[in-house]
Amino acid sequence: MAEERTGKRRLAPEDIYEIALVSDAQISPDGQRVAFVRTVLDRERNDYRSSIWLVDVAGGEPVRFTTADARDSFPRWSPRGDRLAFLSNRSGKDQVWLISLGGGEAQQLTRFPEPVTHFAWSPDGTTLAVVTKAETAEPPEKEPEPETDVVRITRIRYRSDGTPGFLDEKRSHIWCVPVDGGRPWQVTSGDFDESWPAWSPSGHEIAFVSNRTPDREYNTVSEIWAVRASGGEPRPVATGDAAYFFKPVWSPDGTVLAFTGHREPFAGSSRNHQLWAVAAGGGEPASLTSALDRSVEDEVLTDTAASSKPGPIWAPDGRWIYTQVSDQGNVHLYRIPAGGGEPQLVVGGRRRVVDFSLSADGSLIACTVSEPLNPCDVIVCSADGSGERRLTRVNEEFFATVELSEPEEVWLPSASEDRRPIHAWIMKPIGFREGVRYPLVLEIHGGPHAMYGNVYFHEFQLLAAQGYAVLYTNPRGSQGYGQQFLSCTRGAWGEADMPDLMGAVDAVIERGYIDPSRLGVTGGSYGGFMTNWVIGHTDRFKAAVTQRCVSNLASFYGTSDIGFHFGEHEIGGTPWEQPELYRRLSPLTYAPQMKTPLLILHSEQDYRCPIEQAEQLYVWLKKLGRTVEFVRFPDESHGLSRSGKPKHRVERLQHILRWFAEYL
Ligand SMILES: CSCC[C@H](NC(C)=O)C(=O)N[C@@H](C)C(=O)N[C@@H](CO)C(=O)O
Repeated sequence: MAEERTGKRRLAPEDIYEIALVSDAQISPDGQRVAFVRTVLDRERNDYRSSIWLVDVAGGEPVRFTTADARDSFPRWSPRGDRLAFLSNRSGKDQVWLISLGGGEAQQLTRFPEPVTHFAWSPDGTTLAVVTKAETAEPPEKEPEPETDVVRITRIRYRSDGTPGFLDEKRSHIWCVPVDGGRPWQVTSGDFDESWPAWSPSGHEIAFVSNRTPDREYNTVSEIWAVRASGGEPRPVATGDAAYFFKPVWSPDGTVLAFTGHREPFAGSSRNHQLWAVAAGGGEPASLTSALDRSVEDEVLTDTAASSKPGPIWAPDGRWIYTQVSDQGNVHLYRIPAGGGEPQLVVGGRRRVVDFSLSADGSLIACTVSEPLNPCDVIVCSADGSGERRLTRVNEEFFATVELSEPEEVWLPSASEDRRPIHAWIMKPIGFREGVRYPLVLEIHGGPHAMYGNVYFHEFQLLAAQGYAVLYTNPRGSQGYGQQFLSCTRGAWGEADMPDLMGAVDAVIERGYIDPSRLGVTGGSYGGFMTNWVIGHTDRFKAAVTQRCVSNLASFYGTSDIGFHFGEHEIGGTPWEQPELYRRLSPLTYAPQMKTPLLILHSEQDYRCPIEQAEQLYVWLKKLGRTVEFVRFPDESHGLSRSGKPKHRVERLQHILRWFAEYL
């Protein structure tokens, strides 16, 4: 037994309570310290708690800096480095709080009646640009009682998965808040949603992201605008119907704006995000990464991470722009020459650079990184990536007590005609012994334009701990392998990528330690679509678990928050233009062929892949007399496996293990 050999125990679903998550590593302007967020799952309250921690770049134990029993996040240093602003829900909704590095309690800075979702320090440190849906700076004396609980809907975008779910008529705008007293003022207004404020180096202007096109109700455009910090009419920087731009950042001399994105808004996540530059006065943007053929966003999926919002950072000497790049299961930090030229790898390796920040002189970088056997830690290195040092060992003690399976990174031939090698990872079961044949679980990722990669994945480790070999792959349609590979699944969901999955399964079986009569399959979202698709097209799998799945593309079009644009682009037309294509590519069409015992897991408030997708599949299979079970998670959204209530996350994992234990 593994336990006897190593003295370590096997991982359990509840171990999610033992893993602390660190994120948002923010190095101080003087490069002396790193502030970061430490998030833990609170078993008693069935909730999350997060606090801001500090660690010296020179080394030493990290210290907890904010101590409230709350969710503190998004720490940002003042330009002088003498205080930190951060978001906290201490007063109910997320607001900006300030804490001095010299000591003393945190003080609440903003009191907007709506949450603050993002903010940025002005270069002189006197003002914060804040994003909120609030229409006044102070809460009303008394919250008005709603006249009715009936929801009247007039827009096509009326709900969005996650919080708040149903969208109201309020719009996200930029406000300026003086840090040391004075009244906040509203900078932008109108029927637009603004985000990502970025101050010009002079402090006179704020660039931001918005969709101000006349057809914004129906399109997916995302433009870059700029406005005087004092307010007034915004001016266009990189705008128009072909703009899909995000995360603006000014050059240090204020003459150029860089940002991420691409030029086909309707194509959304199916296009590489590139890094662009445009004259700050506006004009035609030029791509700085067109030759890279990779996305400059973090495209990797995991169930064990806290979220942060990294964007490109311009080096203070103006020569480089630092950005994440998703490449073959890794997320690396690159620096791109601002004037054009070869991108340089700064932080590479088999891992994900989750977020990063630069010291004021640009000489030091702090990052949060995730690796296959370690969910997260903070590292620091020089501007060119040299001299890397780990500043935290957040989960070292816990992982010393449990046995993990080290994923083997391989390339396996597709079963398609081209036999194209597909990137994959194989995990042997804990306690693996030569000569024994093990059951195999195939894990299929969602998106489809995302990727599995070199990160810790609790669900996979748990399956390995239960004695399953685990296979996960990046089939056609995945991010990280170039635009051509990314586009393969358009109008061919299931058809293009199933041969890649099956080829990989066969290649693992050939290794001799898999029992081919004990194959399991699972996946979430598009991975749930593929789970349904696979069991409708082969009987080789003995048990399946479909999670937050898509089963009927025509109803997905009308019920998903992204159905009318994402669904339409991915399938290649509307359901009324292409009814036969929608029928052909819907897993439900193949329900009569589904024989594999199926567990359906779905969240009741999933507005990305609404629960009707699961309900249809369940009733069809039940009526067909198949072995099928349906587990519904109340008050959860699409993100259940990653950000759901801790108890539900544990229960979800237990159901997966139960099903495979019974049928595999
Ligand atoms: C601009 S629309 C993007 C759609 C989005 N795609 C990605 C890459 O996330 C999406 O939500 N797709 C779902 C159908 C899906 O498969 N989601 C995956 C990946 O996030 C999931 O695991 O939930």
